[in-house]
Amino acid sequence: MTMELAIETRGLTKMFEDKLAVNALDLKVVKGSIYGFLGLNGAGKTTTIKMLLNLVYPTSGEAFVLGHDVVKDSVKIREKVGFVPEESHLYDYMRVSELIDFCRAIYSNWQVREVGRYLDLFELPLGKKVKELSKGMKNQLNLVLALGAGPELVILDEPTGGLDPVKTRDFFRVILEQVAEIGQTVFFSSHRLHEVERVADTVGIIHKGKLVFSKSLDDIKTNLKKIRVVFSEETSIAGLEKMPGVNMIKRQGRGYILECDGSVEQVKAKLNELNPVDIEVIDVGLEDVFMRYTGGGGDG
Ligand SMILES: Nc1ncnc2c1ncn2[C@@H]1O[C@H](COP(=O)(O)OP(=O)(O)OP(=O)(O)O)[C@@H](O)[C@H]1O
Repeated sequence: MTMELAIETRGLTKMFEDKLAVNALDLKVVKGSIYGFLGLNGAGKTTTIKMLLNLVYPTSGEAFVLGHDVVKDSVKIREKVGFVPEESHLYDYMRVSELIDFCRAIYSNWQVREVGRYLDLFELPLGKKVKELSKGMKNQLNLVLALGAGPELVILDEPTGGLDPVKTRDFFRVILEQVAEIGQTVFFSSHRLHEVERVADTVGIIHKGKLVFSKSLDDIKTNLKKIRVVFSEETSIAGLEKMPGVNMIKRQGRGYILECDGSVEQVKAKLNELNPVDIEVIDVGLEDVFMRYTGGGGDG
């Protein structure tokens, strides 16, 4: 395992009876990154996260979190990782303030000042019992507790499901502040593309249990482009699909759309030799990438 990786999986696989939920996943999450793990409903996000936390046992393959084997060293991982689950598992009968005191007593590295700041920002009612909180409030409390322990890595499973847009913004502000201050790694699953585009620096897409895409957002912005080309008459661009960096060519009217990964200028120069009437380079957003790799579905 390379030291710079916070998470690494090799051929990680989970079968639930005859259902292949995660299929030979090779994931690499660099330390200090904010990694958005995207996928449609049922793609395998939660199962992957549960395997990283040893809540689900892999069928085959291996996984390391902060250099520790997820099966053999799960106790060490728990000490260093903050987890915000999709569904709250907090002690319902406790008051918010009691739960915070309880966690403060357990964790030696409890971040008193930060926790105070987050509680103020989220305006969580300290005197209320956990069971009296709304779903969004429970999400926020989960985040405060996860970050309060001062973890090296924070794993969040669809963390903003119950949050309104203002709270979602606050939620990620808190995470980004922490990352900027102490260089934490954040790994979060989501199907909200705009949220991921705004917050993450690296994106992975899981589809039917397979990791089908993983790149930095900078790389996407710089290298992934579409070229739309129009000709005045029927023109063949056969051979261009073999050019390095050309991912896909689609016909469109009297022209074509070419999807490129890098080498846009070279492809454009080749097309210009064919005297097009119009040629245009179009930026590719995360939504385009997501649609392409998941077959056009998604609720982001
Ligand atoms: N305990 C289980 N027993 C059987 N099948 C399961 C179990 N947990 C998950 N699955 C199946 O594994 C697949 C992956 O589920 P998973 O919960 O990992 O997806 P997900 O990407 O987190 O989805 P969502 O976005 O809807 O939360 C699904 O087909 C699901 O039905």
